[in-house]
Amino acid sequence: MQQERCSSSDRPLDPGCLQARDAERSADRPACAPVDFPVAVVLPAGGSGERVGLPTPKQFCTIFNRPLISYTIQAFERLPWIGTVVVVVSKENHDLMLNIVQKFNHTKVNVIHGGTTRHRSIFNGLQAFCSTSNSLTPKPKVVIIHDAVRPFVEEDLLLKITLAAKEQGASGAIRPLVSTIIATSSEGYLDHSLERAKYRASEMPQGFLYDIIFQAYQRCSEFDFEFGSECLHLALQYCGVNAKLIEGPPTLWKVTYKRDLAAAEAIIKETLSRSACIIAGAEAEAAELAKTLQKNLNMMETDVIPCAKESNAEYLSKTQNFIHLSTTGSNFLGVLEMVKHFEDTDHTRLYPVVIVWVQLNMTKQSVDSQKTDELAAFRSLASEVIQGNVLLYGIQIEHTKVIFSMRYHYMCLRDLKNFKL
Ligand SMILES: Nc1ccn([C@@H]2O[C@H](COP(=O)(O)OP(=O)(O)OP(=O)(O)O)[C@@H](O)[C@H]2O)c(=O)n1
Ligand SMILES: O=C(CO)[C@H](O)[C@H](O)COP(=O)(O)O
Repeated sequence: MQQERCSSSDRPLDPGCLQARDAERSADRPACAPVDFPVAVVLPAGGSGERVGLPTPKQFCTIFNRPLISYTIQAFERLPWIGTVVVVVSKENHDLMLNIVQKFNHTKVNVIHGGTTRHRSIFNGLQAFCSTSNSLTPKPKVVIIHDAVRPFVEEDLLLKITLAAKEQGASGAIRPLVSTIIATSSEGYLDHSLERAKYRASEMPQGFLYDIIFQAYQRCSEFDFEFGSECLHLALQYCGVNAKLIEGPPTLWKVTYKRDLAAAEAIIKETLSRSACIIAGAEAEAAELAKTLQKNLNMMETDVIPCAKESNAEYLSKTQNFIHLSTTGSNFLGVLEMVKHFEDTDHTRLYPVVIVWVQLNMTKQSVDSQKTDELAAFRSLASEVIQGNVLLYGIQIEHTKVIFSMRYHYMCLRDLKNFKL
């Protein structure tokens, strides 16, 4: 995959997939001043998604059983330096939003009613911080505004936006333009075109000193509220603050059309497919099998560990995909141990965990009754744990022949089909 160009670029390259996860990138992250002041977020989510054209507003459309808005909330909620996340929804979606908050255990969210336009919704969100009696929404130093329908926002950029907002009063993410901007005459002819290299697309997130953006909204006109689309412009026009602009990654784009929902799903799949952890146990055959598997899963980053115990928690936390191998014995207890580990952590909160239990039968014995019982127990466990976002699959291999395969998880282990013994 091509690398993102440096910030001086005026042409966007392949949007690619989501950047490596925060945890994996922390080593390369540039040293940044700590955020030692209160930061809050306003997520406008009060629109109807007319351009998507579905009965459900796009922010509530689900990807892998999780509404888009929940992905966006989680992108902020997971950061310890972010306080309250104010989510602005229309009155009719208030209960739906509260259900999402409860179901996905969002702990920093405060739900506020929106207005008839995006600017009105954002202003309503900002006003939530004015009430001194509301301890849920203490007034922040910096407020980040981010569309609820831009789910892929990373900590690096949020840090840069936040620190620049504190220094400068306002900051916003930008991207190179894809198309050239032209002005048309009222008769529908080309009037003039802009030099593309001089312009940028304004994206989200944007950050502001709270007092600046609040004042800008208090001063702005009805025309701004009705037709405006740029918060940075309000800060400039009504408070004289020139925003610091920061180039963001291509994944910042806004879900606007139906095809964007499919693209968001593909990005999530692609990201989740890139790593796996193989639990090989102590048996020599399983270790051999793990090596073969690791070689054949060469498109993925793989770790091999002996067991899913506490001591290996670091490996378990790095991925969502697990291949549990067993050869001489069935090691069903090992699988139970893993399931328990994921029940006890919040690893499955954002994305599902996939566990593929591969049993290699080297004994030439046919499937006996104990194994049949175990298979029934496994099936029942698989249908139980799916509620907790754990997808459990089983493959039993006798010698070199696959005799049954309970289910195959196409999403995360697409290279398993290349697996050869
Ligand atoms: N009255 C409104 C309108 C929009 N938004 C929010 O602003 C963000 C960006 O707006 P947009 O992509 O235009 O969303 P919609 O207005 O829902 O879409 P459309 O214009 O296609 O109807 C979305 O998260 C949307 O929910 C909002 O909070 N209140
Ligand atoms: O990019 C943005 C701010 O710079 C906004 O997301 C964008 O302006 C929203 O506008 P609309 O609701 O009309 O799509």
